Order: sequence, then structure tokens, then C-alpha cells
Amino acid sequence: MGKDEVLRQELGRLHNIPLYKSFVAGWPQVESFQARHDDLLIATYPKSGTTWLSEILDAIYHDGNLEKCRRDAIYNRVPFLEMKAPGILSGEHLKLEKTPSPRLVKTHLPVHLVPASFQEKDCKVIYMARNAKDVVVSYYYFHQMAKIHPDPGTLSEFLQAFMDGKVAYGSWYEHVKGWWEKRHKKRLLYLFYEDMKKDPRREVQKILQFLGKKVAEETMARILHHTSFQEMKKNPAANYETMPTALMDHSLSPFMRKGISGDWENHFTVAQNEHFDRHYQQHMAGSDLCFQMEA
Ligand SMILES: Nc1ncnc2c1ncn2[C@@H]1O[C@H](COP(=O)(O)OS(=O)(=O)O)[C@@H](OP(=O)(O)O)[C@H]1O
Repeated sequence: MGKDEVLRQELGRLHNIPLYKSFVAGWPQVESFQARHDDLLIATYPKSGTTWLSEILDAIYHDGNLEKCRRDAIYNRVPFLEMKAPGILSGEHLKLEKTPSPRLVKTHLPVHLVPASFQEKDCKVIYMARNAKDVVVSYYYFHQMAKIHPDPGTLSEFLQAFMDGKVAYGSWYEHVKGWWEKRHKKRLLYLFYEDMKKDPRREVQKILQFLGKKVAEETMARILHHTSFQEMKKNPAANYETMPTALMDHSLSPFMRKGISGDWENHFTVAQNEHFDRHYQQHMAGSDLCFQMEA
């Protein structure tokens, strides 16, 4: 499989979810991935604040030492478990094998597809969820710049594909609800992008408590500043600008796009919003998982 077979291809299928064909081809190695007990898994549906959470965790792991946080690009500091783009990036599980413990591992996998060794080794997991409407807008722009995705078409077409679960990683509903069902597990922390936006200090405290760590007040202040949207946007180690342009073209839309809650209001028409709300209510009926949709 070469570069041309990776870019702008239709999606393949991994079990019950649509996924990039290159990831599907690499799945046997990912499925048999050997987790270590002190690995921390960062799990999200795409465009839900993965990079933000990753930067926060790397900063915590390095006690707010910003020089260490800039040692490499975020996709090398926190490798993306199932990522494979032959001709551009080889399998990330290989990178992980060489990473010293304690490792931070990124995944977008739904809970039922996480490799068994993470459970066997009783690894801690932090899941971050973001409201569906902002995810869909962010994902739409990401499809334009990240060419591993099929062409997204119009926003209206993309919205329908998202609602139908026909985008990479499948149904947002199944993803957020699947992980939510596990939220009572002691070694899982379920966070929300919107909470992190509203009160990052409180959310970072939650993370520290979950990890059994403490930081000095000045370290906390440094971590919060370093992981603010404005700082991450201009930080080449965090903003993905070092990715090969063949894979991500920031001139089409920057990876660090807006970093706000409620941007969907600038994109959805009234009709699209009503259509989406009806669908949303059907698919979230009976669940106590609630999202803040407004800024
Ligand atoms: N520090 C900080 N604060 C607030 N928001 C931030 C931050 N860092 C990244 N972002 C925004 O997160 C969106 C990208 O999500 P992910 O990192 O999950 O993307 S990916 O799935 O890993 O490709 C994307 O959202 P949109 O701006 O809405 O497109 C990023 O801008």
C-alpha cells in the first residue's frame, strides 16, 4: 500500500465501524498490541480535544517543564495507537514499542475495540467527549485539510454522513455512550471538552487526582498557560504543522482551527439544526449522558 492508496480513499471497515483502509490493514498488529500496566490511554471520538488532553498530560508527566514538552511533536510524544499511513507514517504501534514507560497512548477506538491487553494490564484511561454539533463542524474542516479522509462534500452531505455513522470511527452516539457505560470503573476518567473550556483548572485538578499526582501552584499556572488554545496554536510541537503536507494541509484549514464551544451555531442552518436535534433525541433517548451545546 503506497501514498496514493492512502489519500482521499473511500473508507474500509473494521468490524462494525467505517475506518481508513490503511488502519484496517494494520489492525492485526494493533489488536495484539502489548500494553504495559503504567500506560495511560487517552481515548476520544475524533475532534473532541485529544490533542489538548494529550498536551496537558505530557505537561503533567513532565511536571510543567516546558522545554521537555517541546522535545518532539505531539504525535511522537503521544503516539496514535491505530495510525498507519504507508509511504507517509509507518505503524505507530512500532513507535510505541520503543517508547519508555510511562507511556501516553492516543486512540479513537470505540470501547469494544480497544486491544485486550489494556484491560488485562488494568491500564488507566481518560476519555474526553465533546458535543456532537461542534464535533461535526470540526470534523468537516478536518476532512478538508487531512487528506487521509474521503472528500467530505458539502456540510449538509457531511452532516448526514455523520448522523448515519458513515464517517471514520462510525457513530458518535455509540462511541460516547459506549465509553459512558464504563464510567464507574475506578481506572476510567470521563471528561468533557466543554468543562475543560469553562474551567480548565478544575478539570486539570480532576486529572491530577485521578493520576494520584500533585503539582505546585506555579506549575499548575504554567501548565494551564502552555495548554491554552492560543499557546498551542503557535507551538510547532503541538499544532501539527510539522506533519507532512501530503497528509495535512493547514492552508486549507488549520489543525488548531477555533478551539471554542458553540461554533456549530455559525454553521448549521435552522433546518439542519432541527433535523439534527430530532435525530439526536432519538439516539440519546434513555441515556443520562448530557452535553452542553451552547458556548
Ligand atoms: N488548547 C485547546 N483549547 C481548546 N480547543 C483545542 C485546544 N487544542 C486543540 N483544540 C481543538 O480541538 C479540536 C481538535 O480535536 P482533536 O485534537 O481531538 O483532533 S484529532 O481527532 O486528534 O485529530 C479542534 O477543534 P476546532 O477548532 O473546533 O476544529 C482544535 O482547535
